[in-house]
Amino acid sequence: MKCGELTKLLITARWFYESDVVITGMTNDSRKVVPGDLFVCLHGYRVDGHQFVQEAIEHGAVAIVTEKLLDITIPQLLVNDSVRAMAMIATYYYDYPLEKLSLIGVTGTNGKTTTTYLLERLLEFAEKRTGVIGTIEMRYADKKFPMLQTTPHSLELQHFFANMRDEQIDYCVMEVSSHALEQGRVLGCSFRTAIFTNLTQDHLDYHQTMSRYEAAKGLIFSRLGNRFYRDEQQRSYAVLNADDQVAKRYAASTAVEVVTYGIENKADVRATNIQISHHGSRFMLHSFRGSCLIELPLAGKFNIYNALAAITAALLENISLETIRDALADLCGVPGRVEKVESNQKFSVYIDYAHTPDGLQNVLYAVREITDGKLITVFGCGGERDRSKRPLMGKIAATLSDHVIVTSDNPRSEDPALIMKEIEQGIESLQLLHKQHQLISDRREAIKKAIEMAGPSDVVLIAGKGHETYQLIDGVSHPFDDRIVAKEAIRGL
Ligand SMILES: CC(=O)N[C@H]1[C@@H](OP(=O)(O)OP(=O)(O)OC[C@H]2O[C@@H](n3ccc(=O)[nH]c3=O)[C@H](O)[C@@H]2O)O[C@H](CO)[C@@H](O)[C@@H]1O[C@H](C)C(=O)N[C@@H](C)C(=O)N[C@H](CCC(=O)O)C(=O)O
Ligand SMILES: Nc1ncnc2c1ncn2[C@@H]1O[C@H](COP(=O)(O)OP(=O)(O)OP(=O)(O)O)[C@@H](O)[C@H]1O
Ligand SMILES: N[C@H](CCC[C@H](N)C(=O)O)C(=O)O
Ligand SMILES: [Mg+2]
Repeated sequence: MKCGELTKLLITARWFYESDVVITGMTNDSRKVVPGDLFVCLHGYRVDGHQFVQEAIEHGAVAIVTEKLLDITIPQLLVNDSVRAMAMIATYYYDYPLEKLSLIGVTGTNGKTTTTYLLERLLEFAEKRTGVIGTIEMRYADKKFPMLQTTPHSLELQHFFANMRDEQIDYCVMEVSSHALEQGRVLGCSFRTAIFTNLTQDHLDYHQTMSRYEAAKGLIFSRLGNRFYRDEQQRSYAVLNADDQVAKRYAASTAVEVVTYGIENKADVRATNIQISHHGSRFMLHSFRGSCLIELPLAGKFNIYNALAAITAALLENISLETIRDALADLCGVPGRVEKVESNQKFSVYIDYAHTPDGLQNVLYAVREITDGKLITVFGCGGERDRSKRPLMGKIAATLSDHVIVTSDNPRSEDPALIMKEIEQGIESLQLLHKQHQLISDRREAIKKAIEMAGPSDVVLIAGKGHETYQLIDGVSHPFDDRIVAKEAIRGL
């Protein structure tokens, strides 16, 4: 791409020291610049990207996108808004990948990763080549790449979409975080369908209030296309959870057709006659394409909601009820979500990624149904994340478990002892005289203790880290996998 091409793309932008230099890559991180790159300066929360221009030039940047005129001698494109400019340039640079790839976005506090896995399964079963971008990884066509963020920035996204398009992938199913929506990471992402799972407390460190958090997530629906199309393939849909009160407001904000799913309230896609067992659930599915019996081998009522969300999006892609039924029947679980750890022990051990009050409550209800014995819960709360959820999670864990061991979960730059104290405040507010809890900062020790305490038919739930394979302490990532540590503890009995 030549510098001059961008003048046609961005009407309000102006080149300074324009030349016909060729741009062979682009990045917004000076540490990743390679010769030939266009460096885009973004204002961050911690630092201003404009201050890394010299470093970018030293690494070989050949042009800069900036919001202020810089004292440099290489071409610079002066723009009003570098976040928007970056999304537009990236889309142009990668040659509009979404023209050939259908994008389905999933937002909500809990259930995004699970819903993307379920929808991937349904689409693949219907022989649609499907890629996924989310918390665990980015994957398509047997390739897998670990992710640093649930939803990356526009530049990386367009690059991923281009790779998927080049491999003839039909659909990309993507988790869309509230941070991403607010920071403009998904500008340029034209969603075929946007799915809402639920909204409960999380990320108040970042959004400050629930109404701002709700508004951030709502952007995905209010930005869906405003034009009506003759061709069904070009239409967009908002798939909303009818049992979440926020859905009505999201419905009011979108111009596209709203399709609802749910259990309690009237919905376009609904589960009735629900029977929940140890291994999963069975329910009657009623939809705008007919009804059928579904066997879902995933524990917990919340997973019926995730399944309904995925089923609704699949039905909108004209996937038949029979295909959906067969695809779900022999589904494997999602890594780190109510994942069973088996090492020939006489009690059950589950790993789960619950890291919000609602997530923890839901998974505790689900595992409670699995046991007649004691329920021992090990969990912590992340550092540099919503502090106000800590006592709430403490309260929920203590109410719904027989014994709680509070431990560390990615303390980051915070003191783990103080995080545990904040969780403990919630436990102590209950004044449960007949129950005890412990604080064990070392997660390995905490897991070992829980496993030593468990008797036959008891359940140990290790929550918060799910699939994660690290513990983040003071900027250092230490290898740590709850599944491995739990197995080691079982073997040591
Ligand atoms: C709060 C938040 O979202 N922060 C994100 C944000 O960071 P920031 O604004 O602080 O960026 P910054 O460090 O100030 O840097 C500003 C600019 O300077 C550039 N820079 C910076 C340093 C340098 O040496 N050179 C350089 O060029 C950066 O690349 C950036 O373009 O922009 C960075 C670059 O895109 C992200 O890495 C960073 O995510 C941090 C790591 C993070 O923890 N984010 C979490 C909260 C997050 O986004 N989570 C959601 C999931 C939530 C959910 O699951 O519900 C997610 O989508 O992952
Ligand atoms: N629909 C749901 N409602 C409430 N809780 C849920 C739901 N689905 C999953 N959970 C709980 O939340 C945890 C995280 O699930 P999942 O990873 O699917 O959510 P997510 O929205 O992708 O989370 P993240 O914000 O970290 O990306 C699960 O391990 C489970 O305990
Ligand atoms: N996407 C979530 C993940 C939290 C996982 C938990 N293990 C933690 O580190 O707090 C977040 O960024 O808040
Ligand atoms: Mg996720």
